[in-house]
Amino acid sequence: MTFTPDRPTACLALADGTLFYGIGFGATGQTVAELCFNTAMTGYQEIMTDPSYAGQVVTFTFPHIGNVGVNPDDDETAEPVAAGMVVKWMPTDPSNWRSVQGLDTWLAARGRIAIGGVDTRRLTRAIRQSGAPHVALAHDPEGDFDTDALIAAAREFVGLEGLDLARDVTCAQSYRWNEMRWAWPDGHQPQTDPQHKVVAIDYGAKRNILRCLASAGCDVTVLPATASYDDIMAHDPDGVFLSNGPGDPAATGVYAVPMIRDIMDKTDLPMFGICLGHQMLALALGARTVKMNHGHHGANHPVKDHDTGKVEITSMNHGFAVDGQSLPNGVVETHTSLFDGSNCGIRLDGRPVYSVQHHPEASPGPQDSFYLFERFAKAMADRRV
Ligand SMILES: NC(=O)CC[C@H](N)C(=O)O
Repeated sequence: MTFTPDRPTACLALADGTLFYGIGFGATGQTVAELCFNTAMTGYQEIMTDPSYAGQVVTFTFPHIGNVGVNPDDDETAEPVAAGMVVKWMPTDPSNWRSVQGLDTWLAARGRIAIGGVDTRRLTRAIRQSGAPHVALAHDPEGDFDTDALIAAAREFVGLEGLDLARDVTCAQSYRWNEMRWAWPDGHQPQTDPQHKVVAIDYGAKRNILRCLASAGCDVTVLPATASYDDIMAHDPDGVFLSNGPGDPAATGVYAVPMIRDIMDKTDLPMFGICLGHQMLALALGARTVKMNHGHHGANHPVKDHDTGKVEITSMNHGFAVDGQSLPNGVVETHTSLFDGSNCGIRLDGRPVYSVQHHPEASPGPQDSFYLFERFAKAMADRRV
């Protein structure tokens, strides 16, 4: 049964004029963004702090969000980056030994607006049918909403197409990263002695990706998104990593793609990209990226590895995709989504240059794709030999 509050204190307005009312929590105020739905049953804290969600409000299809609270270890970056959240049931008091704070107070302290009591099933069906809408989300304890103004604000939102948001979320300065994962999946051993000097370009990197690189034996130096070929080579790396990140790959690619091409043209360095990094590597190789209808956001997306025929269950978060039809000769499609056949991985034939659309760091999500970090480490070891 849908929860219908007597007195709504939050309002979600879609650009098409549809209004959803509910109970506000987190910060008060108003935000505009693109709305996406995420089907993961766990990991709301990692999702809200994943920098790739900049410019987006996330509606969770799983109804119980907030029930394990928030802890200092699960942040993917220092602050929540998603613009806001939409949930079905109001969060209950947290019940988990790791929790240090409730979701409500955590969001409020970080200026993030949330709405509970929404028919998220209806909302998700609307997103699936009409594509990710532009929305305005308002939280006012007095319940005073100018709905015409909210709808107008949603209509005025420029949308993610053409937006470079990596500059907003990247690090201000370079830094070293050596923290390892806390747990390593069955059958894999963490490499405690870092052997490979990796430059990781931070377009909005998730911490657990950096932990996975460190655990695979990488000595990681993180550089800001606008790092040039010369900035990177000054670190004399054994390999270059391209991170995940928010916004439109074509817009971010304006400065990232020339750098990626230079690395490929002037060196034989192994290169590995995840999500936005995947999309920009594809652009650098001459492929196209497209905006998807409602994207892939969840923790159980099946992806086929064409080399092995194996199906990996993966974590996904993307609203743009590489057009698999646009891959030029010499670029091999290595992975595809079994949900819609969209491209999920590429490799430059004969070179240790590859990338995937899904999130092998599994935070949150399944751990099937860890081998990709070890493949990167092996490519760097092989090159040295
Ligand atoms: N997680 C990511 O890196 C997302 C990449 C890109 N911003 C997209 O939405 O497709």
